[in-house]
Amino acid sequence: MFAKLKHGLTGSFFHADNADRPINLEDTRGVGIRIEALNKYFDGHHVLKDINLEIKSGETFSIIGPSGTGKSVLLKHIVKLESPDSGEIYIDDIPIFNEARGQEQRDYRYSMVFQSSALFNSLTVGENVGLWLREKRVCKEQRIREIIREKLEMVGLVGKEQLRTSELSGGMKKRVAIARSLAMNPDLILYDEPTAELDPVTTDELANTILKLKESTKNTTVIVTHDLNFALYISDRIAMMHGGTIVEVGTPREIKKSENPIVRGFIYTTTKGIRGD
Ligand SMILES: Nc1ncnc2c1ncn2[C@@H]1O[C@H](COP(=O)(O)OP(=O)(O)OP(=O)(O)O)[C@@H](O)[C@H]1O
Repeated sequence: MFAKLKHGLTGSFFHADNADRPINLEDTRGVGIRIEALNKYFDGHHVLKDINLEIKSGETFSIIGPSGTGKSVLLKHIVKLESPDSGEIYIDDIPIFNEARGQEQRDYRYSMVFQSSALFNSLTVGENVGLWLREKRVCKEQRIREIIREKLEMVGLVGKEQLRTSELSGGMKKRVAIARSLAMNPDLILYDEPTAELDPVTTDELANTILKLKESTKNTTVIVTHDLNFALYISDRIAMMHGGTIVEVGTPREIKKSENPIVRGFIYTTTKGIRGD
């Protein structure tokens, strides 16, 4: 059986059957995701329509599309916050919804960065980042402090450990949320609208932070965004969603050159430029 342990609001850990098994933070790897014929209805409204998609291990993969097309709902299925009416998701070829008895199961850690950052305001930056490690007693306190420092350094927040999260700007909060997700060295990291509410300069900084992180981690990254330029800049591949279906999948270059009228329309509306140019 897959069991799920919640880590605050940002992360979870699937494991085979033993919640007390020691966690080895050094064994990070990417995971492959295969989504097959996934369908989801809300009150008779067909939100995900026969979704088929493959995300390779170690990829930075973005799901783009206009508001209300089912991007977030799809992301939530990957971490089992929603379950489908039909279809399946395989992580490293193992079904996550209909677990086959006796099938070999591999542990993996995943972590989701929510649009709202979902930090605990009563805690300091350092306490937010170390939350999961302390909750799970993954390692000794001294090592936890080192990990907190390391992760804050990775997102450019050295020396901010003692600040209260209520004292931070939106961009800083997002980076703390990322550092908190990184604390568990996840095999899979998911971002739901990471650039929402960020100004263009902060968005650019965040894009560079995510790109830099990819140089030092092997994990698989899945991003849901309606920010086309952000997706084109940071992704290995992109899927475009429209009306609950995937209408195109390709590299940023392929997406930019796509002849699909829905993709062209999305690119046009998001890069219209200045009237009169
Ligand atoms: N728990 C829920 N109950 C009922 N309807 C839902 C639920 N979650 C999502 N929906 C509906 O599913 C559709 C897709 O929502 P989703 O949040 O995935 O869109 P999205 O593409 O991520 O857009 P946005 O960026 O605006 O969130 C919407 O019509 C939404 O109202």
